[in-house]
Amino acid sequence: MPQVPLKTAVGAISGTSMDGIDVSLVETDGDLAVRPGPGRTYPYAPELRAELLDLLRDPAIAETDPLAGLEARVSDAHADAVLAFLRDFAIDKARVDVVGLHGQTVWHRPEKRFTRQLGDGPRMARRIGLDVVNRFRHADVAAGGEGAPFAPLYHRALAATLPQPVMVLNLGGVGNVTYIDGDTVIAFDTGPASALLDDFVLKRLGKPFDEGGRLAASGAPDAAMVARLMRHPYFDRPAPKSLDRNDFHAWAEAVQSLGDAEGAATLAAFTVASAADALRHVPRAPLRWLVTGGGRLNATFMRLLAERLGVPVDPVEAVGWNGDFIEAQCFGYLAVRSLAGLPLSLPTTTGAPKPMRGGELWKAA
Ligand SMILES: Nc1ncnc2c1ncn2[C@@H]1O[C@H](COP(=O)(O)OP(=O)(O)OP(=O)(O)O)[C@@H](O)[C@H]1O
Ligand SMILES: CC(=O)N[C@H]1[C@@H]2OC[C@@H](O2)[C@@H](O)[C@@H]1O[C@H](C)C(=O)O
Repeated sequence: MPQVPLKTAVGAISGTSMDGIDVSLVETDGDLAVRPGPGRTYPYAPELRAELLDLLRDPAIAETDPLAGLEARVSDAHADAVLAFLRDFAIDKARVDVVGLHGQTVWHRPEKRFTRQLGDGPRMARRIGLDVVNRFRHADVAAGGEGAPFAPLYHRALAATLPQPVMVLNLGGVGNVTYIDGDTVIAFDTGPASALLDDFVLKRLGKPFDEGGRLAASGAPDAAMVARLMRHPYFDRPAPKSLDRNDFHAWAEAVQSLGDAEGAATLAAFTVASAADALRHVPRAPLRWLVTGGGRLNATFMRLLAERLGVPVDPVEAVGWNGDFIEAQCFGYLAVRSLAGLPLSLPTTTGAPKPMRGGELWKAA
């Protein structure tokens, strides 16, 4: 087979937990050949993070979009992170074909055909002197797709040589799955992942998250409450479907009536029940689940998932992937696909009416 030369891409994303900017490198032909490189997280300055979190508390602001000042600072933070990454790993700029700038999602309302990621492409391209692709989700949302999740095609490339069907579960702020069985790729957001538990633990203990899932492990879940939480209409909606970070907060308010350990255990059980519920939306039971995102470090999530699913459930490191940087690599990979005119999403991953191209290119000079 003729070898298509691999492109070198750098991806940058700040996820829904807004803790910092993940940057990683990937070499790829834009199809199934992917060679992930190193990655590093560059934390936001505390004031910038606080401002972003404030914005989320009043998300209607994001919809009206008077965000130019904040967007400039978020973009510069991404530019500085990419430059630091190149320095830290001694990567010659001349080797990098393109930078995929996902940026920071602040408001995602596909039903209004609206999604907003802070991340100014031209500003970043000028600042780092490299070509930048951004606005990955916009064409999909404009065409009536969910605009998320976008990692599935990258998951498919990573999983190409694994026994299938296999399920990749990302436990970030929100949970999302990719079911892969040859050319069948089905994806959707499953429900809450760490966002509910993070906010609960912050309120109760003043800590940013439940380290190792220890608080959740120390209590017993309120099974009746978990069953009630699972009656949310989102779970019966057919896939594909997507969520905003805070979509379950009001719904899960009853958890506030529980003690610290019991409340954390109940939220962990709810997260796991919602992830397992994904089985209703895929054609065959996966042989194995591979878990990525920060939630894979929550031992309570992992234990409950294995008990519930009855098939191997492993962190993605078990197959040699780096669960901290799959999303950053994904947007480097999608930048290469964007340049090649290949689709970034499929009807079975976002519900768009056809395979959708996307992304906008901003030249360095
Ligand atoms: N050691 C740990 N123990 C338990 N949970 C952890 C640990 N480290 C990280 N997490 C959880 O992972 C979350 C962050 O996950 P991740 O970085 O994958 O999210 P994100 O990329 O911001 O979100 P999304 O994928 O929704 O955009 C933290 O908020 C925390 O809840
Ligand atoms: C709109 C948006 O930024 N969504 C994120 C979020 O975080 C996890 C989940 O919700 C997923 O749908 C998505 O991110 C990953 C990178 C994705 O698009 O696959």
